[in-house]
Amino acid sequence: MADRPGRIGVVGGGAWGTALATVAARAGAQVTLWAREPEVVDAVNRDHENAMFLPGIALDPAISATGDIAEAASCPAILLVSPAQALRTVAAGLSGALEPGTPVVICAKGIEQGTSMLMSEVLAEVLPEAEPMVLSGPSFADDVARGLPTAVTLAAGSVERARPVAEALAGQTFRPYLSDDLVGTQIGGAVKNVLAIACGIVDGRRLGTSARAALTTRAFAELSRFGRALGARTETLTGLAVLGDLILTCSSPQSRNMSLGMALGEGRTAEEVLAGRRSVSEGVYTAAVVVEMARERGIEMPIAEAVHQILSANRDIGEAIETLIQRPLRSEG
Ligand SMILES: NC(=O)C1=CN([C@@H]2O[C@H](COP(=O)(O)OP(=O)(O)OC[C@H]3O[C@@H](n4cnc5c(N)ncnc54)[C@H](O)[C@@H]3O)[C@@H](O)[C@H]2O)C=CC1
Ligand SMILES: O=C(CO)COP(=O)(O)O
Repeated sequence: MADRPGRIGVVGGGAWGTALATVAARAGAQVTLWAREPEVVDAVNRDHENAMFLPGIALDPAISATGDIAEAASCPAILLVSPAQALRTVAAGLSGALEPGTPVVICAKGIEQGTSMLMSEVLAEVLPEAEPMVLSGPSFADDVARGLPTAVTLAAGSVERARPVAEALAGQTFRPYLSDDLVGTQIGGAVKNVLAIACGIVDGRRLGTSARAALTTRAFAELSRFGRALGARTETLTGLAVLGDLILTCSSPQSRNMSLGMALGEGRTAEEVLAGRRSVSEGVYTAAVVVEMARERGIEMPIAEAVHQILSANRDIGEAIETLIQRPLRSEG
């Protein structure tokens, strides 16, 4: 079995990359954090804080930031934490700089627009020399960085190959579970962002907690149909990376996707809300591609369809809700 890596490269200096850098440093690794913004590099090295994306968290001095992606690429394990739609470009920056077989852990949650590829498929195309892994599950960056207890799934082609990377991240408040279901582990994180926008709409319109529970449950039914069609295993669907992340993201305004939905439910437009945000709300970019993939495969996903139409065609929210409730009666499942 490979040794647990003592140095970790984190590629992406947003909230999640910074939080994961903290996790790795707490577990005893030396961390090289690559950030796109020179202000982030300076602030992490000088003030030990990423005031732009994760303000108010004191960073471990074992984390050093760089604007040179090759420095991060020289580490024996890499966490890839860009937004999903930028993953192809960011991963290409590592090309030629990795030792063959280096674990590259995808931490972004989304599906690529234009190609309908999962992030592991994008990685295989751009960085075939990497050993692809996926880290996903219910985990807000702020909670994780503050050291609040969190459990996630770490998936790889084999559980034994995932284990040393899990050991390099595990600590008193961060517990990775191992999986070899790379596909299933990615589906939850990508699709729950779309469904969380719908849950936010329910809250924004003050439709009540009964409505939110009903919507979350039916969202899980459609997420499970989508997952099964793409080959996700049942234990993954009911685990942290799918059900767990759906529950978290559909229940807290701390989620950027849910809070976007809340704003829509209160009558604001997506353009207005997104114009005031630096942080990424992945569901906006994944909605259309999920709906397209579902239509191609004949998978019924009425909630994702409604979110897509609200975002892309300004569909009236009241009418979308009425249509969802008045669909022909059917069995659950
Ligand atoms: N924040 C969180 O609690 C969690 C986030 N994630 C996922 O991690 C990924 C990154 O999200 P955050 O770190 O939260 O980002 P963020 O919202 O804090 O910041 C945006 C990040 O995107 C980068 N960025 C923006 N446009 C870019 C481009 N064109 N090319 C390269 N980089 C670009 C910025 O440099 C910055 O690092 C997303 O896929 C998100 O779903 C996963 C779990 C938790
Ligand atoms: O993925 C997340 C929690 O697991 C973060 O969710 P948001 O991107 O909606 O904030």
